[in-house]
Amino acid sequence: MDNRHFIEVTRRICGSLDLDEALYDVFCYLKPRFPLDALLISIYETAPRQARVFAMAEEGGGFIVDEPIVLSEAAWSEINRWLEASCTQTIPWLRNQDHPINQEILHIVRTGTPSIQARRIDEFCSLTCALKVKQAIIGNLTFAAEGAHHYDRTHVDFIRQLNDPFAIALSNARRYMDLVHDHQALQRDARKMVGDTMIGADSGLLSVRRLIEQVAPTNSPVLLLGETGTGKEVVANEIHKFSNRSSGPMIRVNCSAIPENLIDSELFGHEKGAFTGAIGTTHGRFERARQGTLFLDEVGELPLAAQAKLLRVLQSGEFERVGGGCPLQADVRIIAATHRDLPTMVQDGLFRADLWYRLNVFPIVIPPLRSRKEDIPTMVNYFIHQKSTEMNLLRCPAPTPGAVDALLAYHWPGNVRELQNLVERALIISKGDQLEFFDFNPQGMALEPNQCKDESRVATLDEITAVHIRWTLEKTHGRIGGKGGAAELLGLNASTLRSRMKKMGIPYGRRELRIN
Ligand SMILES: Nc1ncnc2c1ncn2[C@@H]1O[C@H](COP(=O)(O)OP(=O)(O)OP(=O)(O)O)[C@@H](O)[C@H]1O
Repeated sequence: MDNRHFIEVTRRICGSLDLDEALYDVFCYLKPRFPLDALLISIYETAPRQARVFAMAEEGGGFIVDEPIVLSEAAWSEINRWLEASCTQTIPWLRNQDHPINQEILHIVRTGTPSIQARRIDEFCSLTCALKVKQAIIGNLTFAAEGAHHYDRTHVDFIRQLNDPFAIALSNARRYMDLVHDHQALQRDARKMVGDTMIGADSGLLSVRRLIEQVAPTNSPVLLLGETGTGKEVVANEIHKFSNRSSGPMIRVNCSAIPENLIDSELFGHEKGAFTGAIGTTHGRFERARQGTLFLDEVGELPLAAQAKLLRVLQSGEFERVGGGCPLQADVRIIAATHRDLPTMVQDGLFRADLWYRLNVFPIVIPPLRSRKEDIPTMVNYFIHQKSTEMNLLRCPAPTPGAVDALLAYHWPGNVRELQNLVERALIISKGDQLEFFDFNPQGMALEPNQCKDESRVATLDEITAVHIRWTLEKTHGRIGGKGGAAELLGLNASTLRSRMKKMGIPYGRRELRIN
């Protein structure tokens, strides 16, 4: 085997962090040049004592197997001898089809779990080399071929050379898998914080819950409609949780918070050198949401150019990284959300009609809190517990008698988020005593649902929102960000508020702000 083969095998094994993919790539290259029916990466574990096949490649493809094979005492004493010797030297282990360990493996394959039996391995010979990083054995690479006496000195020399690229590939792949697991655990925690529990599922949100149950197991796109703070993200989490993709990631994109010139790169990723500053290849949200759900929050804020690209992905199921020519499969379920009136935006030419049809396959309207006030008492209790835990309070204070009744009279323009913020403020002020909600602004009630001068017309949600934003800005003397700024009072992040103001034509700065 000459140097060319070593270079090509190295390139392939380091070509992907998904070990099954990289291993299969190597298998395809070696198969015509080498006696090979299976390529395996395994680990001999000492506690409990077992051989664990981590990944393998064969004619049908590459697989992450991760299955233990329990070997006999006799096999283990041989394995231990070989492992000890391998610590100081690289000694490829050539075993023929009649070697007792291979016979034992064959017996396990024939009598083991259905997934092991499915491998249908026949009499085989094998060549195994320990993979070492700084003298520590991190796994083994094995070539296996059906029949006997396939491997000779040339193959032994070749497998010995492969230690470095395979050891690096294995250690990177394991770290990568650890990161993926950590990331999934963090996402589960984050989901809990955003609201793993949907309060009102049996009362005010009962109809929403029924729709979630119907749509979750399908792969169809879902469009969540509702005012700001009604719980669109909570509903998106519920759909993901009950979908077949729940073990995959749930990636959220706030379409209003990404600067227009970065949207392509954020959604689709970019190749190294695609533009100034692109120092490495970056995976976009579509790639990161692979086998999971992509939640396009505030989809109504997407600029028209980005809408066209999103539509193309939804139609073709493929996308390309910025600066890359190779199409990638979009393996995601789309959930989009907006508080905007999309049909009106379509009429005004601000939202593409074809994209609207694609997204509007299964719309779910989340009612505002003022029309499901029966949920308020349970929500108040839930938020008291949630926030007390977050704030490390020793005990959860209870509301004063009648305090919750006052909340029922309010019409909650900021919906559940406003209620959540109110509870948090009350907890800070109460310092552990009984809770009073004197801090919510009864003047807010002066905002009547219909703000139209023309009584015969119903005000749009955007008009109402614009009035409420202006009113809040007046109170903060035009201050948007920071403590006590309009963004905090409205329960939004400052960049989201600025972008909404821009879209609604509400001027920044202190001079021009007036309530309509
Ligand atoms: N039914 C609910 N049960 C428990 N918590 C909820 C519920 N609805 C909303 N919340 C909480 O209220 C806050 C706002 O909810 P969420 O972010 O889902 O609203 P949204 O409709 O997506 O808002 P926006 O349009 O501003 O993005 C979150 O902290 C969420 O956990």
